[in-house]
Order: sequence, then C-alpha cells, then structure tokens
Amino acid sequence: MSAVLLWVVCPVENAQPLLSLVPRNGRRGRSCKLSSTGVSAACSSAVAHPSRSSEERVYEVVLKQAALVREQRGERALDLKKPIESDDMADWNLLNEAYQRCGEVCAEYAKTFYLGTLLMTPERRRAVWAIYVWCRRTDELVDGPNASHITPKALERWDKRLNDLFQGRPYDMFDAALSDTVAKYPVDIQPFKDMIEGMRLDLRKSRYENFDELYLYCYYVAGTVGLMSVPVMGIAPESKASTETVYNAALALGIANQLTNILRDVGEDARRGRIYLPQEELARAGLSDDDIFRGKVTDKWRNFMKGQIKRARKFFDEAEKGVGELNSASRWPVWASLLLYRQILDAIEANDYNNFTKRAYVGKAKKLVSLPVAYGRALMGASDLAKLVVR
Ligand SMILES: CC(C)=CCC/C(C)=C/CC/C(C)=C/CC/C(C)=C/[C@@H]1[C@@H](COP(=O)(O)OP(=O)(O)O)[C@]1(C)CC/C=C(\C)CC/C=C(\C)CCC=C(C)C
Ligand SMILES: [Mn+2]
Repeated sequence: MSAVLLWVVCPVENAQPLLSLVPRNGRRGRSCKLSSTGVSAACSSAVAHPSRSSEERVYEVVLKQAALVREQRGERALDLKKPIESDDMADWNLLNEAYQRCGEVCAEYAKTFYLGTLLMTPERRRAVWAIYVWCRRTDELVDGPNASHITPKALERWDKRLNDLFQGRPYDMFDAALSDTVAKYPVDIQPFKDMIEGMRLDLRKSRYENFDELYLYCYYVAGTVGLMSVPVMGIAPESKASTETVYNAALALGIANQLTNILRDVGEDARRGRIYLPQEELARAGLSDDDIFRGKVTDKWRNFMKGQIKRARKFFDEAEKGVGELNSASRWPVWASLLLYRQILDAIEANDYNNFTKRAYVGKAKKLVSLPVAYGRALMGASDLAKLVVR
C-alpha cells in the first residue's frame, strides 16, 4: 500500500508526460494517421490464434475472466469492510483523494452513469470510477485533442505503465486508484491490454472487411469494459447463472454499445476518413465508400441500416439476460446504460436513417423516463425478470 502511494507522490523520473483529461467539449478529432506498417500484433490472447473466428478468440478471454471470478464466488466474499490495510493515515487520505478525483472525472464526462453508480456500495462505486477513468484516458489517447501526436510508441508506454500499475507501481493519482482496485478485486490485466490493442488498431486501420473483423474491434474497445467491470460490480450471491453466462452478457453489452456508437457516428467518422461498417456487407447492399462520403439517404441505405440496427439490438437482448445476475446494487447503472444507449438506435430510425448529418440522441425527457424504468428493473433479479417475460 505504501509503495502504491509512494509512486503517487514521487512518479518515476522518465515516466511519459501525464495525460491530462480535457473538458468534454474540448475534445474530438480521432487521428487518421494510418500506417501500412502499423504495429505488430500484440501478445493479447484475443489475437493469438488468427485462424479462428473473432468470436471464438474473444470467448477464450471470457472463459479466463470467468474462471478468475468463479474462484472468488465459490470461496468467500471479499472483505471490503477494511479497505486499506495500512495504519498510515496519510496514505489512506491520498488514496481516498485519488478515488475522489476519479469520481469527479466520471461526473464530468458521464453524468448519468455517475448518478447510477451512487447506488452502488461505496467500495464498488469508487472502483468502477477508477476503471472508468483509465478507459476514458485510454480512449482520449486516440480520440482526444492530442490524438494526432499519438504514435504506436506512445501506446507502448501506456501499456508499460499499465503493467506497472498492476504491479503496484502507479505513476499518478488516477493510476493509484486503479492500482488499489485491481489489488482488491479479481480484475485481470488482459481486457485492459486488449483495450490498448483496440487503440493500436485505430491508429493503423480505417476499414473493416467483414463483421468478424469489426466484432474484434468492438471487443477491444468496448467488450473489454464489460469484462473489467463485472469483477467489481459483483455477481448476486443468489444468482444461479454460470459465471460465463454473466461475462457473455457483459461482453454483449459492450459490443452492442460500440455497434450503436458506430451507427450513430457514420457521418462524423466518414469526415475523418473512417468507415467502421463491414465492407463486404456494404458491397452486398450495393453500397460503396463513395456513397457514405456522399452521405445521401437512399432506400439502399435505409435497408442496409435496418440490418445493422437489427444486429445491434440482438446484442442488447443478449446483454439483458445477464443484468439481473449482477449484485442488486450494481444493476441500476447497467440498466440505465443499456436502456439509454439502445434508444440511440430508435433515434436513428426516427431520423429516417440520416446518420450522415443528423446526430441521433436521446432527449432529456426520454432520459428522465429511462432512469426510473432502469431503477425498477434493477430491483428485480434475473428470476423475477424471467417470470415477467413468461407471463
Ligand atoms: C455500469 C457501467 C456502464 C459500467 C462501465 C463503466 C466504464 C468502466 C465505462 C468505460 C467507458 C469508456 C470510457 C470506454 C472507452 C472506450 C469507449 C469510449 C467506448 C464507448 C463508450 C461510449 O462512450 P461515449 O458515448 O462517450 O463515446 P465517445 O467516446 O463519445 O464516442 C462505448 C460505446 C462502450 C462502453 C462500454 C460499456 C459501457 C460496456 C458496459 C458493460 C458493462 C458494465 C457490463 C454489464 C454487465 C452485464 C452482465 C450486462
Ligand atoms: Mn471515443
């Protein structure tokens, strides 16, 4: 513990300059620096066996994560009543402050999600904040105002920094909070490494040949979030579901969110030279990159979009099956995120599929209605929800 905090106050000499989180409205402009050489495939388990489908490769990661949590589930609940095993009050205060700052970033960047976390136990809530901040900073590397300066080397440094924080050597306060979190919960490093791999992909790739390729990208940048979060949010002690089922649902929510994000941002991404839609599917629909750059809503486009939206909804359906298995106090933010993000798909439909120049968003009124609905669902466990569906 002391070691953790020592690194907070005395970061290493040659550490990379600290990344600063900029205000939400000060960002944008994903770098389009494409390099044909790119970076070599990382040693991530999801890329280790390129002959199998992305889904199979990602499922291996799911099984590994599930096994880690299963150990904890079967044995004992984590003793979180005594959060810091140190008598040193200064360490304790610094760590609390680090978590507090994670909470502030979270409140600034994701208000609704932050609200949702307030229902969680204080220990879990702050751990989720720490994960959120690390994810947000990682995304900022390729999506923030300094994105054009980000090179594969910078991502290598970020990766090294991740290794260090997992070994109790954080470089700054945000890292210290995460370092503490990963020491307390059965959180594995793999999904974090895979998210960095997703950022590498964004530096070198701006087209996806088929859904298999896109699926892997979505896993890297968003499915990983689900896998990181479950060990902290916890599975309900009364849940009868297998741990893999819950992880699968978490993965599905990440994929669903990212697919939705891609469908919402087609025009914006195209203006940065990026097309995340599967090329083979576009061609089958009689569409090309030029149609996207032109940005005209045609019947071909509407039909194509209908198929894409249908697929994203299937992932949301898959995710729904797992939310009720989470600890009851953790369900609200998850339901809220699921309901709100899924409504973006409805908004694309309401915009008559014009995702070239019209941004699909969920209005305040709809958001306000969704929160109590999410709360109501969060009160129900998986078996209660299943009964509701049967009747
Ligand atoms: C309760 C809850 C939602 C917890 C997750 C908290 C958390 C750690 C979030 C991190 C999100 C983040 C900053 C990811 C970095 C990459 C990224 C930006 C992905 C996109 C998110 C949307 O962000 P935004 O709309 O701001 O996009 P722009 O950057 O503006 O383009 C993503 C679309 C994906 C985020 C993925 C999730 C929130 C997955 C959540 C899944 C779970 C929490 C698992 C739930 C468990 C079960 C059993 C269903
Ligand atoms: Mn982003």
